[in-house]
Amino acid sequence: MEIGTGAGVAGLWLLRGMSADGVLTTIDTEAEHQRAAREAFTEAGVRPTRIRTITGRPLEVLPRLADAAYDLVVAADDPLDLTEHVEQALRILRPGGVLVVVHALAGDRVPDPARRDDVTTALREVARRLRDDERVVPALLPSGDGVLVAAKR
Ligand SMILES: C[S@@+](CC[C@H](N)C(=O)[O-])C[C@H]1O[C@@H](n2cnc3c(N)ncnc32)[C@H](O)[C@@H]1O
Repeated sequence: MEIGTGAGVAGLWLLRGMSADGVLTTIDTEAEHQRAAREAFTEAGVRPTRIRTITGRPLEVLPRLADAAYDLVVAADDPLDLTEHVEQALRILRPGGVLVVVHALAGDRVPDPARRDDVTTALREVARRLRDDERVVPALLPSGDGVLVAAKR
């Protein structure tokens, strides 16, 4: 499950790392972005049955998805919406499944207490909550712009 399809760049990487029959479900608010992503998936030769694109707001889409049915949730959407999406992500992940939050350090702003803009504060809060959440084993990887991962127990 990917939240924030964009033009499908990360989707292609995810599909490459999945088993041949693995299905990528990807949500975005922008139909135009998903059209571009579908083109990219087709050009890359990905079978249409491996992709499920859903246009809509994750807070309307995620509650309709089954409990404990997903191996991986990658959150690549607006950080200001993240806190609410994390709860749903933890619900739909199976035990052992992993939540991934990309750009988790916001260009090194997150560890800098002097930075208090909305995006930085939202990312800091998500990291704090996951650190203290008994349902997951979290880790912050200092790779690229920071990758926050949380494995569901
Ligand atoms: C940086 S792009 C994602 C790129 C993609 N995951 C990749 O790495 O190739 C962010 C996408 O999230 C979408 N987005 C932003 N806020 C969103 C939200 N609240 N719910 C769903 N999608 C959102 C935007 O329309 C945009 O397509």
